[in-house]
Amino acid sequence: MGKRIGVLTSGGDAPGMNAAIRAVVRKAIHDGDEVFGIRYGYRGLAEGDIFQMEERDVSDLTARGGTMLYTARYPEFKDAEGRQPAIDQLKKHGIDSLVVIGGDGSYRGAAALAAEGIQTVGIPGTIDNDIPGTEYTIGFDTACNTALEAIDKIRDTATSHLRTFIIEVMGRNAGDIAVWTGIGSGAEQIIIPEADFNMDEIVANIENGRKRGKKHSIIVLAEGVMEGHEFADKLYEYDDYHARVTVLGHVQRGGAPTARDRVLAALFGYKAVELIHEGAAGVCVGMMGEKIVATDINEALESKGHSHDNQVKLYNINTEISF
Ligand SMILES: Nc1ncnc2c1ncn2[C@@H]1O[C@H](COP(=O)(O)OP(=O)(O)O)[C@@H](O)[C@H]1O
Ligand SMILES: O=P(O)(O)OC[C@H]1O[C@](O)(COP(=O)(O)O)[C@@H](O)[C@@H]1O
Ligand SMILES: [Mg+2]
Repeated sequence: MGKRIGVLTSGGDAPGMNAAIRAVVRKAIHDGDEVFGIRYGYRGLAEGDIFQMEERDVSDLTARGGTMLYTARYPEFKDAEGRQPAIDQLKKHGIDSLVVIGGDGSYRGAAALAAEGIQTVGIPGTIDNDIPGTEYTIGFDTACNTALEAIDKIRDTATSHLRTFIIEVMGRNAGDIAVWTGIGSGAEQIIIPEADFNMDEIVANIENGRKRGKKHSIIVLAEGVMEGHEFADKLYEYDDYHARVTVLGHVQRGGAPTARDRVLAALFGYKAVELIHEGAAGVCVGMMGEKIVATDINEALESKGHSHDNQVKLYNINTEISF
């Protein structure tokens, strides 16, 4: 007999979440399962916002940003009392397994449900790329490309006016978006939470660059370090560098997913349903060394993750090629 699989998206949305939903729905139906969409993440689950999904519910979806299941932040889920209505709803609908597409916070919710005996599988969906158990999360590539397009445009005007630009990018406590877009845009400075920065050195780099004829200075700042305007104020303590601040903000979360995010999402969705059939529970899917893998969610959450060392490595490389 087929399974009854629930699927939800939770936390910040990410381009490619829709492609993951589609893959889960199609693979499950292909294998003879029934699939139930849960709207608004854990909140919708607790409130019973659940509907059966058919093959055509996910038509024309792969290219669309956002999430057709909508998403929510639902802090109540951190407490056992907040989770109980969700567990009751799953039982009421006879849903025996749940695919959670989200970030680290959503994984904690999934791990808590797994501890209650619900067969949960996590799919990493967040632009921040801050989840252990995978080298890449769905949405990260698209967010980087969107940010890059903006930074390239800022470079044009920065050069024309001989200005220093501080570009604040998202990533919560992780520097992944900053380091990737910093390298990708040829930024003179990248400021990330994973590496210390020294304002004297930054100022010296700007000054030296000017002496060597550089027409602009691009500083990509991860939001996890501080706000762009705070950084600009620190810079102004030294001199007037004609600094301007651009906060890229939520534009980074929208738009059609890139090829990489679409394919990653399809592979993750497919693997999640396979894992459910194998009886796996409390696991998350990921890509490691171009291979699709499964890791215990708790193990993944407890590990330091791939991110830190890799960020520092990329950061150090940038200091040698961009100055
Ligand atoms: N420690 C936790 N235990 C249970 N559920 C959690 C926990 N942390 C977060 N969640 C749930 O996951 C949701 C999404 O988490 P959030 O950190 O906002 O986004 P993301 O999953 O993208 O990192 C939260 O609103 C909450 O419902
Ligand atoms: O959507 P909000 O509430 O403004 O949150 C912004 C945060 O969400 C993100 O865009 C995505 O984070 P999550 O995936 O953890 O939800 C972060 O980069 C950013 O710090
Ligand atoms: Mg997160």
